Amino acid sequence: MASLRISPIAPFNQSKRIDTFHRGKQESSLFGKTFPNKALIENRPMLTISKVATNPPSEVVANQEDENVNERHVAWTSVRQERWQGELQVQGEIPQWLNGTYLRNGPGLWHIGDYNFRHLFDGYATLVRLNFHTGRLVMGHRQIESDAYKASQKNQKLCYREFSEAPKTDNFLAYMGDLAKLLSGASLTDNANTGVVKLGDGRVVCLTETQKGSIVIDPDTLDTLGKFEYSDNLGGLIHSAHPIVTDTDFITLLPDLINPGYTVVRMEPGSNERKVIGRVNCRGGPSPGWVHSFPVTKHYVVVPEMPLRYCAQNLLKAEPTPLYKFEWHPESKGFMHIMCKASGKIVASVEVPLFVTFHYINAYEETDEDGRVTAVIVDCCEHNADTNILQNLTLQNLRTLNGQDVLPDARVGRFRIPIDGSPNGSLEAALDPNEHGRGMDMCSINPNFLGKKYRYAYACGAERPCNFPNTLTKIDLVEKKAKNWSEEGSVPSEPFFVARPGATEEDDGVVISMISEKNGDGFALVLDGTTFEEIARAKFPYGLPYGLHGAWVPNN
Ligand SMILES: CC(=O)/C=C/C=C(C)/C=C/C1=C(C)CCCC1(C)C
Ligand SMILES: CC(/C=C/C=O)=C\C=C\C=O
Ligand SMILES: [Fe+2]
Repeated sequence: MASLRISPIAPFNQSKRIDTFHRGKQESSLFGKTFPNKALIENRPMLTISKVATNPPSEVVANQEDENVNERHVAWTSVRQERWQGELQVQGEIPQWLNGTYLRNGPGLWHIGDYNFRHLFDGYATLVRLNFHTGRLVMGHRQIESDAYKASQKNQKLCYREFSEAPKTDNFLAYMGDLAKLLSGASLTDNANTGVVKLGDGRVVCLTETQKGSIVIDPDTLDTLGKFEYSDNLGGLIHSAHPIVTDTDFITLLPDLINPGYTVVRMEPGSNERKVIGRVNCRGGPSPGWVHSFPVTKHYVVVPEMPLRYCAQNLLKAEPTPLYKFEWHPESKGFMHIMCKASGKIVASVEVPLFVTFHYINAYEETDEDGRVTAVIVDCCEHNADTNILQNLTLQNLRTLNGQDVLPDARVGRFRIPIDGSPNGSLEAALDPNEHGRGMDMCSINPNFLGKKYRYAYACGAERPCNFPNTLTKIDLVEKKAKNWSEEGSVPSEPFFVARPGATEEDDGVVISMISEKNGDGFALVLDGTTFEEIARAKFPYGLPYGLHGAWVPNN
């Protein structure tokens, strides 16, 4: 069975949960008894962040004491310390061909002293790396040193506007100053907590929805190297959190909140300059739809216009509104626009049924017998046009509704967008959502099938009852079947597919995920891409918080 590899770090024991945040500890008290941890890579004295004076409004956020910290799932508990690195003991067999680093980004620190953040998306970015090399596995994690994170640690208070959080203003004059800072973008966060991409030129960039939150990191040390400065004059403050990145391309969307629409831009490897491909004007609503992500096909960029739209007034507010910086405008309808990558021309713009989607899975062109494109097929994780999913992701809900069946239903939504001038597109479930427990988000595919007709998607689904997706699922879009992996009480992060070099089958490869367990532990998991059976796991020294999106950086 398992080929056990001996780790050079001291063995780790089950420990008492401590929710203080330590920076750069030389010795670790995380493992029950204190022992010298040779794998800790920084030699600074322990620094526990002290309490801050400002308390959050009690109606919005429960104080740490109000929630049962000991019963809180490690997935929704701040990372214990700023960094750690060491080799893990592997159970099972990591394929010898798997050589490279899986990087995963996510919002892993949700408090400043006693001040608790509200929403999953507010947390300061925690990067985790899994370096696979000839069957061995080294894990490391480290906080990204954004200006927002550094300022919060130095001043012991929130200094920038996060997803749902805004610094408190003392008086009217200060409020006017804040308004000016907001309009210039100075007060917006650069907390790059959403995703990480490897550009065609090798640079590794962590991203969020603010353009200033594009931060270059070193995938080996997890050092923050500096801001990724866009050298063009395109302006704007926000962009899609998920650009389309390949070895030759970087395409993203810049929403225009003044004249509702989107600029579609491209950046070449080695360059920091984005060039305009084209522009889409919105067809409905007072502002553009939220574009957390978008898909492409071989020839086209798909620009979704979701009825969940950015809201300029909400951006200016200090206190959160039910949908944060967004508003649901069903009367404004939903649309899909198809732009030619080469010319920037819009080849189709159709009304579609209402939808709520963070993540697009893939898209491809449907052709007739003469090879002419008749339609574009777009697959996504679709939340049944229900915006409740955003409130579901408050930390209070995630922490206190653990095990309750409150996860709203979701599905693989398949849009068909005709490009013959027809005014409407369709949206249907690509398979029976019961195949994956009616939970669906955090998807990946074999990247060699990006923009092409494909068969398999990997995502998180649900084993009910649950308040958050708690399975890994492999979706077969041809057979309309799913294979599911789950462990009672565990929260897995996005399944990430890595293709075997030389593979000819779409699902020939492995799927990597990181699991946060209900007992506070955690491990890296490797599943076979074809059978979806476990082939290896490696226990972490302590459980890590939930993380969002990843990237693969092959070893040199
Ligand atoms: C983690 C995730 O999925 C989404 C994160 C979104 C963020 C951090 C959005 C941030 C924003 C601001 C701080 C102000 C401007 C609007 C908006 C882009 C929503
Ligand atoms: C965690 C999440 C979105 C993350 C964005 O990057 C969505 C979860 C949805 C649950 O079904
Ligand atoms: Fe995302």
